[in-house]
Amino acid sequence: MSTPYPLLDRVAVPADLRELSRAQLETLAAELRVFILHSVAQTGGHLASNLGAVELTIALHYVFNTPDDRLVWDVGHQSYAHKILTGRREAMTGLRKTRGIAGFPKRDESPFDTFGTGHSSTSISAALGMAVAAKRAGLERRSVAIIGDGAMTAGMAFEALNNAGDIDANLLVVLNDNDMSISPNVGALNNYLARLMSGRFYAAARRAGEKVLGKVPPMLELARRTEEHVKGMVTPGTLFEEFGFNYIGPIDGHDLGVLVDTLTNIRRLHGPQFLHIVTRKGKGYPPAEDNPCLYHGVSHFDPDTGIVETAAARPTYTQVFGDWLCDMAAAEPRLIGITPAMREGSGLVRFSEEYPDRYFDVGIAEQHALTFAAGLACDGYRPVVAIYSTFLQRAYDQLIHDIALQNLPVVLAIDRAGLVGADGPTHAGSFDLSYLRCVPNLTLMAPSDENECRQMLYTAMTLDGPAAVRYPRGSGPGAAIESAMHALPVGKGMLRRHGQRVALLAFGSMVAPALAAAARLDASVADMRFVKPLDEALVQQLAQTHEWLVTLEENAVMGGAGSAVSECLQRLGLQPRVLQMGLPDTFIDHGDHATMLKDCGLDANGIEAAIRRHLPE
Ligand SMILES: Cc1ncc(C[n+]2csc(CCOP(=O)(O)OP(=O)(O)O)c2C)c(N)n1
Ligand SMILES: CC(=O)[C@@H](O)[C@H](O)COP(=O)(O)O
Ligand SMILES: [Mg+2]
Repeated sequence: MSTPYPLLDRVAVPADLRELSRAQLETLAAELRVFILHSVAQTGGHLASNLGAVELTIALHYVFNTPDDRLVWDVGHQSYAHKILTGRREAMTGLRKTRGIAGFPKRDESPFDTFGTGHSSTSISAALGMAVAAKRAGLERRSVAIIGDGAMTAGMAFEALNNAGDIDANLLVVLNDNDMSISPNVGALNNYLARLMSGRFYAAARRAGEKVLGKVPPMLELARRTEEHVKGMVTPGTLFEEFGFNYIGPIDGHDLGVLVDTLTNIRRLHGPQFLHIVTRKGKGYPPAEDNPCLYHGVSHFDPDTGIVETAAARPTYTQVFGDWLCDMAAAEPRLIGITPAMREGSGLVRFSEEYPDRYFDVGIAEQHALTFAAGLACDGYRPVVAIYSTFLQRAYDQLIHDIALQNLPVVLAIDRAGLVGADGPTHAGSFDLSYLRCVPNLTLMAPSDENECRQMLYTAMTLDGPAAVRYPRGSGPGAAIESAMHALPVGKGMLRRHGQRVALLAFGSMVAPALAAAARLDASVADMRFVKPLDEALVQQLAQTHEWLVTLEENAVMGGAGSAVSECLQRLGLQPRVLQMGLPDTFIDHGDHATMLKDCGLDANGIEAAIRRHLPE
């Protein structure tokens, strides 16, 4: 029987790839691209970046002796070709699914996955660590960081360049420049990269590439460059050269011949190398080339038409936030909306169109986003930072030192709080209640439904200090959303059901399953609303009228909202029996969100069962 993938069938591991002729690589790339398209159409996943990285992946595995030579993929959302060529082709049917392979490189999954990723801009640091380890062991091994132009905008990438350029380790940084982050890339660096691409600079840069690949003695080269600087003849590539790298490029990242030649030459060089390649996001699939943003991360779609499975009918929390932001901006001229490179995911598209002069995409720069907001707040603005829970982890010091310590009125709209499903543990917002509730001055809220989310965001805006509202990925229970906005009483929860013996103190997304479980148990349910300040009076009242208190949160049970309740009870000298339910002390693998919650015992059945297990008859 004929196969649509005759060459790909011959490549189980990269060693097989290295048996192919240079001419066969082109055919392999075409097959690989078709395979990825049809595979991701079934499973969903990060399509556009993967289509753009096919030739690069083949060339890297062809030239470098992987896994001995180390490839470190930044973010890792472009690693599907790498997974397929390193023994996981069959496993692609389970990509990002329960018990299937991860959407990002994962060390447990394969020796070819040298470093676990998901968050951006870590690759240069990690590859540098590996390069230094090789140097210390006296090994000739090469380490390669593959980083996109979006990921390159983060401070961490520059911290790593700064360090690497001053260490004579065998590190290669490949900048995969497709002129896109998730949405169009932003910032001065992006403008600079675009200038490198423009005709005049491109030609000069090519000469620079030839020069680096030639045999110019280092001292002569240094003298030449110093002379150029004195004369003001700064050539392209200077930025990376100033960091101590040999800059090579830009070259066409879809031309396998050029890629293989260039990488082969670079592999012979010692010290820090920087290769700038230019690719197209979505390459080879017209719908994705035309709309790379839509196909950055897609659910199941029809590869023939490009039609993507439609989203849920109910509005997501992200949409609730986006609508609130526009309504709030109309009423509050001091409002500024900020996103660290997540315009679509955070629900800021409409705001960016209606209020372009009050909208700031700061690039992948979570730390800067918060301190930038702090600065605006110092001068009377009311910044709203829309940020994923998992990415806020990057900006913890900025939150404490720059915002909370100075009690500045910055609103954090924290999306993707709790488990997120297919992206898995790298993207889960499992810790924010724990790491936020200990920060002085901060008001912390968790809505149980869409309307509460809108009103909490409004409440946050009325406060004189920092406030955070954390809400989950996807839709809520489907509450009617009032167009009017009103402030909730700060630090007050709400009793939603009166029952006997057991009181469920539920936070945010746990209110709905708590109500369902409570109906079967005849338990009381409180929507606690505020993690900080906690409604101590309500805790006291429930403790005095029930035998058992059960706290529920979609956050690590350690140090989270349940811990706040326990601390409160201790302060009050009350000793009811307490069961704290939340996420366990482990990283939870990717999969379907509902299944993950069920596995943690956080669906209605699990809650009921846990309570029945603990309750004496
Ligand atoms: C710290 C962090 N912030 C934000 C993100 C979300 N994110 C994932 S990919 C991406 C864009 C990356 O752009 P680029 O590196 O150019 O890769 P491309 O998507 O163009 O292939 C963003 C913002 C992330 N993964 N990590
Ligand atoms: C790779 C990455 O960090 C993003 O693309 C992320 O996968 C988006 O997640 P959402 O789908 O929840 O917006
Ligand atoms: Mg990019």
